[in-house]
Amino acid sequence: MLNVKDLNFSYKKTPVLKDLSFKVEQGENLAIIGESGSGKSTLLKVLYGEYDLNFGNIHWKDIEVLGPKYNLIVGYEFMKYVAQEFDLMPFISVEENIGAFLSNFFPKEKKERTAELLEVVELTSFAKTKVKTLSGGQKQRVALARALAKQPEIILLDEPFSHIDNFKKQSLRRNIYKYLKDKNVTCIVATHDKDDVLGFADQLILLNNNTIEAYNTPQALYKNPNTPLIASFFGEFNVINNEIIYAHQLKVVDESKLKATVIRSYFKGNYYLVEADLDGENVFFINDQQFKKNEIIYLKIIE
Ligand SMILES: Nc1ncnc2c1ncn2[C@@H]1O[C@H](COP(=O)(O)OP(=O)(O)OP(=O)(O)O)[C@@H](O)[C@H]1O
Repeated sequence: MLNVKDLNFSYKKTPVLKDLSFKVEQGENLAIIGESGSGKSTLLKVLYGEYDLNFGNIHWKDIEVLGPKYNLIVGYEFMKYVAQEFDLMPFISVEENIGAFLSNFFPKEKKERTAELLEVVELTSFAKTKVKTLSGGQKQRVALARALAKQPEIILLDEPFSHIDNFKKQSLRRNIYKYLKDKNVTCIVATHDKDDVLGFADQLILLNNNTIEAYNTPQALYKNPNTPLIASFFGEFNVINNEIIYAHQLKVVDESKLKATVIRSYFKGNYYLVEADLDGENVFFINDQQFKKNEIIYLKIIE
C-alpha cells in the first residue's frame, strides 16, 4: 500500500501542496485531477522522490520514499514514473528502447516481454523504427511501454495519453489500464481527461487551492458533486436554486415553471447540447434534436 501522510511541499516559499493524506492499495488505480497549475505533476514528482518534502511522509509498504537529500539517485526499483516529457533514447529502435533495462542474460524472456509490451501500446509494426522518427503520440506510447518493462509495483503517469490521437486513445487506454489491473500494478494518474477516470479509476482526488478538495470514488463524486469544480470535471452542468444539475438532468417537457429561451444548439454526435436563457441565466441541457434560436421551451429537472 502507498501511504501518504500530511504531505507538504513548496518549490520555494509558496506552498504547492498542503496537508495531503491518502492511501492507495496494491493494484488500485487513483486518479489525480485538478485545474492547470493545481499541483498534479508536482505531486507525482514528490511521490517519485524527486523532491524533499517540507513536512509529512510517504511510504510504499515499509519503505519510506525519500528525496534527493537522502538518495544519491532519484527513484526506486519498485516505482516507475512517466513524465509529460519522455526521456527516450532517440537513435535506437522502439524495441531497443523498451528492452534497454531488461536483462540480456535471458534473451528469450526479453524478446517475449518486449513483444508483449509492443502489443499493449499497439506499436508492434514500429518495433524496428528509430525513436527519433516517431510522432509525439508514438513516443508517448514507447515511454509507457518502457516504464512497464521492468514490472514496477507502482506506476506514476502524468497525462499519459495527452499526445495520442482520438482514434487510438480509447483502445490504448483500455489496453494499458487492463494490463495494469491484470498485473496488479498500483497506478496513480494525473489527468485532465474524464475518460481517463471514468471506468478505470478506483479513487479520485481533486486538487484545488494546494489541497485535496475531494477524495472519493468517481461514482460517489459524480453522484454528489458538492462543488461546481467537481461537477465541471464530469461535464456540462447548471446551478439552479443553489443545486448542481447536470445538463442531462434537464429535460424538455410540454409545460413547466422553468420557461427558457434557446440561445444555441451544439452538435455532439448522438445528441445536441442546447444553451438557453432561464430567467437571465444561461443553462445547458441535452436533447436528441436541435432547437432554433429564440424558441421557447419548458424544462424539468429529472433525477
Ligand atoms: N520547478 C518549479 N519551480 C518552481 N515552481 C514550479 C515548478 N514546477 C511547477 N511550479 C509551480 O507549481 C505549481 C503547480 O505546478 P504543476 O506543474 O504541478 O501543476 P499541474 O496541476 O500539473 O499543471 P498542468 O495540468 O498544467 O500540468 C504551479 O504554480 C507552477 O507554476
